[in-house]
Amino acid sequence: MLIDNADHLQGGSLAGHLEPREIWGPAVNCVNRSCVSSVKGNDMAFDACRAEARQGGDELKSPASDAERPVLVLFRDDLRVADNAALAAASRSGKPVIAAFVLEGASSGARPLGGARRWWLHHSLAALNGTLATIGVRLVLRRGAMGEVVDSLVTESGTDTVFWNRRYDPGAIAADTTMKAGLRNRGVAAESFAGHLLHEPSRLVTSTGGYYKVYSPFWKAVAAGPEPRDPLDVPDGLEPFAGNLASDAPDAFGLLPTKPDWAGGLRQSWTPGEAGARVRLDDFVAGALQDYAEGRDYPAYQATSRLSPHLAHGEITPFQIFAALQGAGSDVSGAGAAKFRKEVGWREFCYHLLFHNPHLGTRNFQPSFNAFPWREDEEALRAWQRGLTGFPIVDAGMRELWETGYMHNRTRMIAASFLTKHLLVDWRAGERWFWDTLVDADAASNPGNWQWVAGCGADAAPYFRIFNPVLQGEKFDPEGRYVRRWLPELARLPARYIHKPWAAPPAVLAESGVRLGETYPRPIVDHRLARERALGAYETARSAP
Ligand SMILES: Cc1cc2nc3c(=O)[nH]c(=O)nc-3n(C[C@H](O)[C@H](O)[C@H](O)COP(=O)(O)OP(=O)(O)OC[C@H]3O[C@@H](n4cnc5c(N)ncnc54)[C@H](O)[C@@H]3O)c2cc1C
Repeated sequence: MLIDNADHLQGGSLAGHLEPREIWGPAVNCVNRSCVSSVKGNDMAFDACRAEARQGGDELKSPASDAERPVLVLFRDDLRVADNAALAAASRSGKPVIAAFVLEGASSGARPLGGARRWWLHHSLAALNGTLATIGVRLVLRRGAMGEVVDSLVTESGTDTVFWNRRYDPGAIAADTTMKAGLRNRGVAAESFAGHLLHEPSRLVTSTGGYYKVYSPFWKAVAAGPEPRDPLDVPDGLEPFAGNLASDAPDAFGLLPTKPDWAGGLRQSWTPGEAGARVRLDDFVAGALQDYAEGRDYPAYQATSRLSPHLAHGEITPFQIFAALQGAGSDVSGAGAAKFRKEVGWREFCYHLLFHNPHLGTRNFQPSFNAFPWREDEEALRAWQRGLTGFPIVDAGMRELWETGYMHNRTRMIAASFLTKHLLVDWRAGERWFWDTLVDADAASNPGNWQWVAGCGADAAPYFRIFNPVLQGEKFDPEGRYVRRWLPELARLPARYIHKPWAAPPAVLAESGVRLGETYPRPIVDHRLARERALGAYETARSAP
């Protein structure tokens, strides 16, 4: 059920301080402090605010006319110019446009990015800078607390309007809410727009007024709502801001790894930025989409879209994806497109859960798991992180992750299940590792999926369904192509042993150049015993008072 309730929007803790760099002189506040514009009509509300001020005899005391005062557009999880509601609104305002990206510190409230996403961000910002330049706008880079940096930019530029697209993780919502209130208090029109979700989490409620905890009814409710809108065009005719705002150099952000430079595999695998996202979407729709429903479970094939890091950085939106599916011709109503839409729906569901459970990344969704007897086992955790568990399908996934910043969904599930059930290591440790190493690390999808696999999440599979990594490997990588790709030390093993090298006769191992315990580890746990241990742990948690 969709309801049109209030803006859920924005809030936060602010820290750090940037010296204001005044170029235009201090901004002149709108004297009407109750100025609040509506979601739809920013321009109209803005005009109304000015009209009210004039009626009261208060004229804006601006060194420039209102039309000359710039609008500041903040870029955050939306590093694109197409289908960007905030930028489109800035274009409609007819005002000179300033584009800014603020690199927030750890105290900002938003979860600090992991290493792989920092690498991506560096390149995505470079791409955005290039794209903005083609439409006449320069990207200003600053670092610090979002609200304070924006305050400085407003002061330095004489900006009277700030636009941004919403973020949906709790820390960011809090920071943005505080920023919005602060800006409005000083008479600056601050407006946020629907960001990177098909549904606004605050507006979708069940018939009893709650939120959805099960995916199917959630997606049914989203599907019953209005059709996703058409994507917005890239604005043209933007008027650049003529002032000279100082900007940090991209390298000063220090986002790239240096010693060591571990990003070689990421560079080979990805093209961060809006153009790279578009190419990937078009290629997928023209190719793999047809077989997506069957192919998506096989990690050896390029059968999925690999759009996740582009979505995580807002280089493409679900609206653009759905529109591309509409234009896909033969398969638009086929099984591939239908399945693909549903998967994009899981991302929406995770955001719905995060919005209503701000602690999704740290607390069990099902409190019954609070008594779960997780094991502290640093050695096992390290073996898992390095892809040295002795279970080839798990290790291949973990090595793909380390090398490329990505792991196929099937192997994510197998690897996460192995950590939480075979090794009984707390899902939060795995979630943190993924957060640091995934280029698509996402504040909603990462904890949402980890909790789902561990059994403590929303709509989770029953805990006692424990993946057997050998059978999973044999089913979804029957020839062992994926394992051979990521574990070259096993490449010469025959297919029948590729997922269980310990079962191969010594002669076969010798012929394949495999020395267990030397070139590749023996299994760090016995599947049957680990399974029994996991079921015992579950019983302990269930019977806890
Ligand atoms: C333990 C674990 C952790 C995960 N962490 C993340 C994460 O941090 N970020 C992330 O984007 N996805 C995460 N996923 C979900 C999923 O694995 C990836 O979205 C998917 O593998 C990305 O590849 P793709 O773009 O080719 O997916 P496709 O199959 O092409 O799907 C298209 C899009 O749908 C969305 N999607 C698909 N499956 C899921 C799902 N299960 N949950 C949420 N969204 C989904 C993604 O946005 C994806 O890009 C995780 C899954 C598991 C099991």
